Amino acid sequence: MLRVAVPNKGTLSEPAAEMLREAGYRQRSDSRDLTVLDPANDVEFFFLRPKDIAIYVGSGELDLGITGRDLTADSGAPVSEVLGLGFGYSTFRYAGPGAADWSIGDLEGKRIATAYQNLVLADLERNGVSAEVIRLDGAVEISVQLGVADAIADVVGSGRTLRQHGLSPFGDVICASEAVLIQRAGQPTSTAAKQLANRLQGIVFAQQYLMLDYDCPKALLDQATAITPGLESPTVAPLADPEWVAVRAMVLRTKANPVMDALVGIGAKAILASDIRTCRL
Ligand SMILES: Nc1ncnc2c1ncn2[C@@H]1O[C@H](COP(=O)(O)OP(=O)(O)OP(=O)(O)O)[C@@H](O)[C@H]1O
Ligand SMILES: O=P(O)(O)OC[C@H]1O[C@H](OP(=O)(O)OP(=O)(O)O)[C@H](O)[C@@H]1O
Ligand SMILES: [Mg+2]
Repeated sequence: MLRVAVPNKGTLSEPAAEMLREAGYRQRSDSRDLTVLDPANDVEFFFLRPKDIAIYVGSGELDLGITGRDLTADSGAPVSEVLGLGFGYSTFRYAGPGAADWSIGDLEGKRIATAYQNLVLADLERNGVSAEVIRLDGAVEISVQLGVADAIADVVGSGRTLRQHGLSPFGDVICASEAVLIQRAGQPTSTAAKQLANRLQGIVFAQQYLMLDYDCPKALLDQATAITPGLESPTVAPLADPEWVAVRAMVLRTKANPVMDALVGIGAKAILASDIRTCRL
């Protein structure tokens, strides 16, 4: 049976469970449950603290895990990424009070509060800076105000929490993170693990694309195909009117509107964009 770790709380918990549900796996109905058995798929899910997941997977106790790239890096556990999951995007970076026009060198001799001690120690060493790292569990942004630190290193999503506490980011991003599927480093991926990864990959792809359907004068099909080449090539179907065809092609979600504008520009009609829930490419 495949054993898979899923975040039990925090930012990644709900989207991870939602993605697994969409991929056809059974998930917990009570947020206090720590395990869920999915006999139909021969998988057991373990709901663990996101920070601990790389440790369980790195030790070989669990086959796969969903957690943040930043947490994985901080853990130092021997794991590798199977797949980026397209949610939980954040950056891990330094921030200081006020305008914080600091450089990394200005951290010399300072106190830096963080919940990601190993990431920070490694970054300071890379930059040849000697500073004191104050290890906190969360709500790190308040630590400067409360006088236990001079600067922080923390997860930044929208940047709202930093702004609320009068902090500004500085220096290069220490880690650009997203939720990732991980396995033990160097371990060959089992057939069961590949199947779970393929199902999740299908959802990640599906979220990046839209399906476009439109009607197009037959005489303009070459131009339309150039605008929507699809993945292999667009599906073209006859319409009752012999002068027109129906075209169907996947387009990148980020390009959908300019593509639709271009189709209008050549005379396509009834252009519809719809979500794709999952796929195998
Ligand atoms: N605001 C955010 N936007 C995007 N990703 C985030 C955000 N906050 C945290 N993350 C990501 O989520 C993961 C950590 O999750 P989170 O902070 O929710 O867990 P936790 O701190 O262990 O739990 P909790 O905050 O409930 O104590 C990291 O990978 C981090 O990059
Ligand atoms: O840039 P923002 O969108 O404001 O998000 C960033 C904040 O979100 C996370 O906090 P979380 O809610 O997990 O609380 P924690 O600090 O207690 O972990 C993270 O640790 C930051 O504090
Ligand atoms: Mg947190």
